[in-house]
Order: sequence, then C-alpha cells, then structure tokens
Amino acid sequence: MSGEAVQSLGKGSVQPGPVPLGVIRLYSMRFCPFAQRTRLILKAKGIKHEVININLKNKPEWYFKKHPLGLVPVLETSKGQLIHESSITCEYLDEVYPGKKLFPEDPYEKALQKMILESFSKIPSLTKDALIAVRNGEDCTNQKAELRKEFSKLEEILCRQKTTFLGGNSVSMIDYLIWPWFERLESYEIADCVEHTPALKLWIDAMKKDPTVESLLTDLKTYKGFFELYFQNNPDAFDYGL
Ligand SMILES: N[C@@H](CCC(=O)N[C@@H](CSCC(=O)c1ccc([N+](=O)[O-])cc1)C(=O)NCC(=O)O)C(=O)O
Repeated sequence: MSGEAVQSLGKGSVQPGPVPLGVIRLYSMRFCPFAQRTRLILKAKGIKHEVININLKNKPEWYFKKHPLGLVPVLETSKGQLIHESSITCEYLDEVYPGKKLFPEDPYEKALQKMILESFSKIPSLTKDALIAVRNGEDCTNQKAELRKEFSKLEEILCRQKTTFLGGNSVSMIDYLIWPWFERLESYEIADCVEHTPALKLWIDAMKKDPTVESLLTDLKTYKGFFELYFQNNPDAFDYGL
C-alpha cells in the first residue's frame, strides 16, 4: 500500500518517525502536478514507498525541517537524506533503483530530454495563470496564445522525430515529467489549446493508455472539487474526496 489516498497532515500533527529500511518516503499533496512527477516514477519503477500528504494551507511546523520553504515533493530515505525539486527527485529514483531506466543511458540522448524539459519550463505557470483567469471570469486570450506557442515547440519535436513519445517510441522520463500538466488541461478549461497541435494530441492519447499514467489518473470531477475549495482558501481542499 503506497498510501496515496491518506489524509494530509497539518499544523499540530506529530512528526512521522524515521523511514523504515527498504522503503523511501514521499512528502506529497494529492493534487500537486510536481509531486505527481515523483509518484509516476515511483510507480513506473515499482519502488516500495510510503506517501505522507501535507496540508499546504495549514503546514505542520515540523515540515519546514524537510523543506526550507515547505514545498512538496520531498523524498526522505531511511538514512534521513532529504531530496527536493521534482525533476531532481525523479532523476535520483531512476539512478538509485534497479529496473527499467527511464532516462536514456546515452549522455546525448539524456541531454536532449533535459533540453526538452527546459523548453517546457514556462508551461506550469502559464497553465496556472490561465486557470486563475478562467476562474475569475477574466479574459485569458493572452495566456492561451502563450500556451499554444509553447505547445507548438513540443509538436515540432514529435513531428521531426516521427515518434509517439518525446524520447522515442516508448514512454520515458521526459514524458512522465511533463504529463501532469496535460492531464489537467480539461479541468483548467484550456484543452482547446492543443487543438492545433495534432501530434501532441496523439501523444496525450498514448500517455492516457500507459499503465503507470492510467493508474494515477484523477478524474475531472475530483479536480473541479479540489479547485473549488482551494480557491476559497479552504484547508480541506487537500483531502477532497477522501
Ligand atoms: N520547483 C518545485 C516546485 C514545487 C511546488 O511548487 N510545489 C507546490 C505544490 S504544487 C502547486 C500547487 O499547490 C497548485 C495548487 C493549485 C493549482 N491549481 O489550482 O491550479 C495548481 C498548483 C507547493 O508545495 N506549494 C506550497 C507553497 O507554495 O507553500 C519542484 O519542481 O518541485
């Protein structure tokens, strides 16, 4: 049991004890796209882990010992080592654990994936800005135009390579690192932004069929329920649906 559906810990909660041997711990939040990256890699590689969800609007005092700003995701090992920054947590898991390597072994191929990740870097904040504009009933034409521009970079890569996934014809690290924001397009009401990027749309369809992605999918209704509470600043948002 990886404990992904457990209630979040908030202020006043007791700090969890040391991580048992043979297990890695993830501090997460059920609806966080960055933490979803780490959850995807844990799942794809079949790593034995436990999940502790953090209430991000009512953070436990002890959590600042795990991350100086109190952000998720954070990995904690049984040696007490702490690792944060989602892409770093994913690379760490890929390097340390056996099984299928998700980053290519070839340094150039790996560099290519990291370059794609860099070119993706504006998308998380653009999607959040668009969501906020939509929710406030404001015009989001500019954010959507920016998003289309960013998506066309990914489209170009897929078309040039003639591959289903961004690292080739099977799913790899780069696909998992960017997937969480594509899973949310519909719930952010910005799915029309991929209308003019058909290869990217096919990539989305292919990703939805990946067993790891499928096992961690959150449905539209649940995302909507979360946003509703989150934007009311309601600390119950993080336990929505439990
Ligand atoms: N580079 C870091 C970024 C990590 C990060 O920012 N985490 C957020 C949680 S994820 C963002 C989040 O919580 C959120 C909530 C709602 C919506 N939405 O409704 O659209 C989108 C995202 C957080 O802990 N935040 C805690 C804090 O800021 O105190 C990495 O790669 O690890």
